[in-house]
Amino acid sequence: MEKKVIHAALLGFGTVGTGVYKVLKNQEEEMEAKLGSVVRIKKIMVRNLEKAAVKVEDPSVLTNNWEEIVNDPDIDIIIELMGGMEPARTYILAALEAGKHVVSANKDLIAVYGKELLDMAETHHVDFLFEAAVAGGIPIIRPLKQCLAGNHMKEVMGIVNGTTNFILTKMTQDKMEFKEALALATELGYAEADPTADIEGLDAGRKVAILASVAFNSRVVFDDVYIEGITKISAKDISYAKEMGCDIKLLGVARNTEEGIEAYVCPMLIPSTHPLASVNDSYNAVFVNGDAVENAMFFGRGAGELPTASAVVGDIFDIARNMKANCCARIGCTCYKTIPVKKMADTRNCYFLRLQVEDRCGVLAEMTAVFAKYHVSVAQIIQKQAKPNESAEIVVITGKVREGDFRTAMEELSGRSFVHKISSMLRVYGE
Ligand SMILES: NC(=O)C1=CN([C@@H]2O[C@H](COP(=O)(O)OP(=O)(O)OC[C@H]3O[C@@H](n4cnc5c(N)ncnc54)[C@H](OP(=O)(O)O)[C@@H]3O)[C@@H](O)[C@H]2O)C=CC1
Ligand SMILES: N[C@@H](CC=O)C(=O)O
Repeated sequence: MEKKVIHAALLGFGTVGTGVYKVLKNQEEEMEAKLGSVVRIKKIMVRNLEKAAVKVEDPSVLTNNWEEIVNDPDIDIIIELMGGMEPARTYILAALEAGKHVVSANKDLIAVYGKELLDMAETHHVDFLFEAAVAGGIPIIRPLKQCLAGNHMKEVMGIVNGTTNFILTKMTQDKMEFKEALALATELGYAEADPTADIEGLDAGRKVAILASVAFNSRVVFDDVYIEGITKISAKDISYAKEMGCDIKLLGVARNTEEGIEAYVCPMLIPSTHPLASVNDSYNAVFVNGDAVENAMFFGRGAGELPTASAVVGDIFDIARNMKANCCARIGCTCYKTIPVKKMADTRNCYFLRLQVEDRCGVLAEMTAVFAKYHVSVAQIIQKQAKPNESAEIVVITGKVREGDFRTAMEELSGRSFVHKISSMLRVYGE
């Protein structure tokens, strides 16, 4: 029998959980017309009942007892917004096994156990949806799985972490210190419970794993993704990048090449004329390239209470519609084939290099000789006048080179006495 009221339970009532509660409240009037039913939050699981009580109209919805939720036959949808591996994984698996649909924004979990969770959902004919896990409010998982399913995807890349994009924007535009910008991102609800995941690139790496798996219909897990964060980016790097007509962005790249999948996250120089260079603050943008659609770009808020809640509520509504049409678990996780993931050393990029060297004639020639030995061509050099008794600073942009060769050249270079310090080594985004 078709249900007029669909009951859901929230697990976790932090930034996103509170956002979902608010968005559902705001939708109360329209919901029935949109869905033919109404979704109501019957229970909210929290750790601290007192702390959460001020955020709800009726504190009796609050519980700290999981059994009360999983064993309630009235609850059809579980919305997991606690984050982390455990107990989230155990709860989601138990909910799916109990025949409940699950919505989650938990990229940490999905980037590792996505297949296990989707398989469990398929076995029990229920939905497991996770639109909010990648790029916050931007619709990207559903477009890849549905609207763009007729493509062989070649590339999915972009800015997929709101916190680091916010920090880099503040450092570039307002000359804000890294720590101050991070504190502000945390206050605004963009950062993860442990913001190390954001600034060290782990959060973006998880999103790249999910995007690559969905886009290439293969299996890429978190450990397959090469990751560098933004903690070593200095104001000087940003200012040199500007001098060269570029901005620095933390980019996530997933590319399906003939030799395998490239999957990495790192801060990269990108020409200031590129559309991604003007994606600022907590905004994210994802570019996709498919053999039929060619290029498409998705842009919007990548983090924050209401934008993320928007994606979660979209999933909840999708489930309500599927329940009405009796067509749940339509899209699973069966891979067409397993494509190997390439080692980072086998990818090819141009590099930005900032180093302090001995201030004397002939240093540039010695440096380029080391590069030439490993097939590293030099595309651009900026040499700053050294102050008396100080090292000279050189900035180099290389031509496209195999990463393994570039690293070997750098190892040899760092052992040369004329090199005092290698301050930065960044990649430059290009086709
Ligand atoms: N913030 C954002 O912009 C986005 C977040 N996400 C993802 O959404 C999820 C939630 O993030 P967010 O809301 O920011 O995180 P918060 O830290 O703000 O909220 C998590 C909430 O879950 C609660 N919680 C944690 N463990 C348990 C438990 N065992 N039992 C009951 N409650 C628990 C926490 O309680 P307590 O207060 O006691 O610690 C906290 O209130 C994460 O997976 C995150 O990665 C995805 C996209 C964007
Ligand atoms: N911490 C994440 C939140 C959304 O996924 C981010 O900053 O992007």
